[in-house]
Amino acid sequence: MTAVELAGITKRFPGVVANHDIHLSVRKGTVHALVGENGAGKSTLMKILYGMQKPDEGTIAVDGEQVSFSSPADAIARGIGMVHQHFMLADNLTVLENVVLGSEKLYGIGAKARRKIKELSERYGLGVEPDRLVEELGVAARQRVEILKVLYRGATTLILDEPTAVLVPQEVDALFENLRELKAEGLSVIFISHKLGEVLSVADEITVIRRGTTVGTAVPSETTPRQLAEMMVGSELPTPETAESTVTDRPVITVDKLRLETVGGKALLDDISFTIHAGEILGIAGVEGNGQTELVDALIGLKHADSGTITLIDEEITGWATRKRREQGIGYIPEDRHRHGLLLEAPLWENRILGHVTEKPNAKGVWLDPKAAQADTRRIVEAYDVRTPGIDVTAASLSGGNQQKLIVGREMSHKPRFLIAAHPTRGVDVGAQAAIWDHIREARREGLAVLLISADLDELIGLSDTLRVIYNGKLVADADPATITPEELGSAMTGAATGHLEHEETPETPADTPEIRKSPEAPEDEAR
Ligand SMILES: Nc1ncnc2c1ncn2[C@@H]1O[C@H](COP(=O)(O)OP(=O)(O)OP(=O)(O)O)[C@@H](O)[C@H]1O
Repeated sequence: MTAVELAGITKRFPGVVANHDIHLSVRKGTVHALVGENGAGKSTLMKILYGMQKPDEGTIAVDGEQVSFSSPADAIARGIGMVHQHFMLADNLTVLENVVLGSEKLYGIGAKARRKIKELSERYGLGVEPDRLVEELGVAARQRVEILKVLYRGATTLILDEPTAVLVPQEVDALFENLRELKAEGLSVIFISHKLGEVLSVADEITVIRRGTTVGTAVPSETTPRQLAEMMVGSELPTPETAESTVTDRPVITVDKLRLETVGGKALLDDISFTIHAGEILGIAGVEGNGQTELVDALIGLKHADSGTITLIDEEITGWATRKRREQGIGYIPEDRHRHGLLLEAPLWENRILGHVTEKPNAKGVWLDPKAAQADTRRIVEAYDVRTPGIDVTAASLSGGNQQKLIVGREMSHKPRFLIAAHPTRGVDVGAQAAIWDHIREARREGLAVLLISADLDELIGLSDTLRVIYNGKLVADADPATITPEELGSAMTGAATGHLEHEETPETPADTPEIRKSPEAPEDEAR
């Protein structure tokens, strides 16, 4: 039985055909993965299925019946639900309030609603407690609330947009367990992801989209991540070279006993000390919400430390404003590209200037030099393979991964001495990820110091020279990236281990755990 059938879907935007004659058939009771390069057209297709955008051509059928959606409300009424990458829950409300918000008509706002939530939570093993405040919940729990919210509205097909990007390995396993429960009850899941190992472990079928059109479906049992990546890209992938250590003994950034508090005096960061040398990447591992955001804010000057110092080479910069820090060679790839990285409604070339107004090539003396900035934007678009019809389109019109490539390109272009990289490859496809890693490694060879924050533990282990674990605002553990495994690191991130983490040899990996590559430098038959 087919749950959802999209046939001949075409969607055009000015200068771009985002979807061209796409076919997608999702069977009931299955997880169907959608993979493809950045800008391939995955989100556009899902927005069409969820009623957020109208196709120019093509048909949608749900349970064998042709439908036409003018809004998400129409899609929800036909059992289509979407869990977005950016969660949309109100922090200061309870789980119950969040779930019923906007759907009060279904089961009211009282006992009946609570019963329904409990019932759904139990049936699908979601562990959702109706009376908890959302702000008390971690990322994985919030995601389960989002899933429950969609189920509460009667969804039978769930669209999950890169749901594992923010999860640690153990949480990914738990999510996949939930997806299996959903399948067992006859529900269908459409799963978008760039993590091909995970896709192969959880999907029943995979549809590959390349440059706006479907190039085929793959069956996980007969496909390797590398083959999948090659289907996405349409050519063979290069095997990345192995990098040698480039760590020097020249300190670039030194943080000493940094402390940051809330207005009420609660520590958000406590006793944070580290040094990053020229040519060194320091990776910070942690479950989201343990102080990473505050650490980045303190380093770039968006928040000021309550005590402790930050020194850039030999100058104390603790009190400096963000602009001065940037001018003096601190690059910044922000965690939230929409809030801090881009002006979504401005053209790409103005985004090229953002945060670097007084620097070359954007400025000549005290004046802006738009021509030079535009020329340099073209160069970045080329060098970082930003898929766009031109540099005059708005940043909002780029796909998520291409927005990220633009930000990375901009920050790297200023040849920073110290780069703060928060999730530098979040949302980018495997090919672009490898390219960004190469750019970062190349700069490291030339003496760049990097603070790397990433939820992708393979990336963290593969790129870092030194690893620290942040937990409850403190650096509680350190590990050697040459030996530690993602599982060991993931476990320390939950506060289960402190001090120096030793790698323990295990005889064999159980066959049913997702394959996780040790390092981006050793992909053998895996592409990520
Ligand atoms: N509102 C829009 N206006 C103009 N162009 C758009 C708009 N939305 C998407 N596009 C373009 O359509 C193409 C497909 O984008 P889409 O977001 O669907 O890709 P994606 O496969 O989801 O990529 P990613 O993996 O980076 O999220 C891209 O070239 C993008 O620039």
